[in-house]
Amino acid sequence: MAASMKGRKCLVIGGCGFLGQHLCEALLEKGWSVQVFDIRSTFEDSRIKFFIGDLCKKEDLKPALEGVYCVFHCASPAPLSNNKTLFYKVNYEGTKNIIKTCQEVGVKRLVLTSSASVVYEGKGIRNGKEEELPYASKPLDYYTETKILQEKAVLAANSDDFYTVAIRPHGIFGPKDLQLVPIAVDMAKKGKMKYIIGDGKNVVDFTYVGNVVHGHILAAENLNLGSPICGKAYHITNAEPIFFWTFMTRLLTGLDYPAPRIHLPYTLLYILAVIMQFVAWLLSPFITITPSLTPMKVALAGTDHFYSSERAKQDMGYKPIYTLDQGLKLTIESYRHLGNNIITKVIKIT
Ligand SMILES: NC(=O)C1=CN([C@@H]2O[C@H](COP(=O)(O)OP(=O)(O)OC[C@H]3O[C@@H](n4cnc5c(N)ncnc54)[C@H](OP(=O)(O)O)[C@@H]3O)[C@@H](O)[C@H]2O)C=CC1
Ligand SMILES: CC(C)CCC[C@@H](C)[C@H]1CC[C@H]2C3=C(CC[C@]12C)[C@@]1(C)CCC(=O)C[C@@H]1CC3
Repeated sequence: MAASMKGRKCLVIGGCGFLGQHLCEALLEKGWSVQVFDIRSTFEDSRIKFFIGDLCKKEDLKPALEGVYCVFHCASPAPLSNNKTLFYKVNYEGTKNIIKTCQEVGVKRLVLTSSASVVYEGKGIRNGKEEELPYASKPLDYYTETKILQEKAVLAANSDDFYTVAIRPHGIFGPKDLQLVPIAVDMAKKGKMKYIIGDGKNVVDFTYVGNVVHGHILAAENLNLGSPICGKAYHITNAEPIFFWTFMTRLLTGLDYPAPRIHLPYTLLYILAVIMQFVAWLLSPFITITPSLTPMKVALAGTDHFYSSERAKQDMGYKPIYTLDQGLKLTIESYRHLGNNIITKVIKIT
């Protein structure tokens, strides 16, 4: 049964990031008392108490956790970077540090932002259900590898004295994101978004950030002793799977960039991406090369990957509160400054 959270103190670890900022705003609207812990400071808000520090360091975390009712852990290094050491340190060791420090300080609730990619290894997933999908046995990158370790650690820590849950969003988009839209726009500017990987008919989930936030808050409200959500993972999506390339086309054309049109064979691009990754690795002692196409990106752009959020509906009453259309509209409006519009350009020059 969901409890009223008015005045309850929560800590949002990673609260200065994309999801974190949206989560803080929604928690404040619901009457929570909000604290943020992050390695960087990106905004100011007099209603929030900020703690700047590294989640891997107990001495940094401890003061922020005092008297906290629920911790939201949504910090991670950037998913598309390929820094193995950093992913292991922050996502795995750092998360174990969060668990241990919560237990020491007496915090009873931990909501982890995991990812639906923990079950994805490049092969199609259609309407994937949590109970049917094992963790990826051959994760495509270190981000996924360490998100799996992180989720396992958090769910294993669930006990009668410490309640944990993992939210698995997929393809989050919305205002303030520094990833999906900015990367797609950057590629469009360089002429790299003319191409469609595969036949363009692969269906995926893109999830508006407001729905991901809603899933997190429901989880916190339901995270109590004996609740069915304790120790479990939940897919949180928009429940409106869409062709990957239709979604990209809507974003790009919404910002006045041309739609991708030229089809390239999936297998060829995947092999090329594997070769580029290998060459980058071989040369890494001498020079840092960051290929714009990685096997993970090619797989995400060319295969089906959509998930059922039925378990979240059953156990915590989740249903999306924003449609894909609403999410796209809000997102496109917020990125007008990145648009290809001639009028915008003229205004910028003058
Ligand atoms: N974006 C997506 O499509 C999806 C994201 N997720 C998950 O959602 C969560 C939030 O993602 P998103 O908001 O996009 O990510 P962001 O990078 O925008 O936010 C993460 C925040 O965590 C901070 N951080 C990183 N390392 C540390 C550290 N050692 N100590 C304290 N803070 C740290 C980051 O700082 P800095 O930027 O300086 O590193 C950043 O402010 C992540 O766990 C991610 O794995 C899951 C599914 C999809
Ligand atoms: C190859 C290009 C056409 C790809 C351009 C768009 C991509 C930048 C994004 C499309 C799907 C996104 C995605 C993620 C990052 C950005 C994309 C690859 C995640 C890997 C972010 C972290 C996760 O947990 C899963 C996401 C899946 C979708």
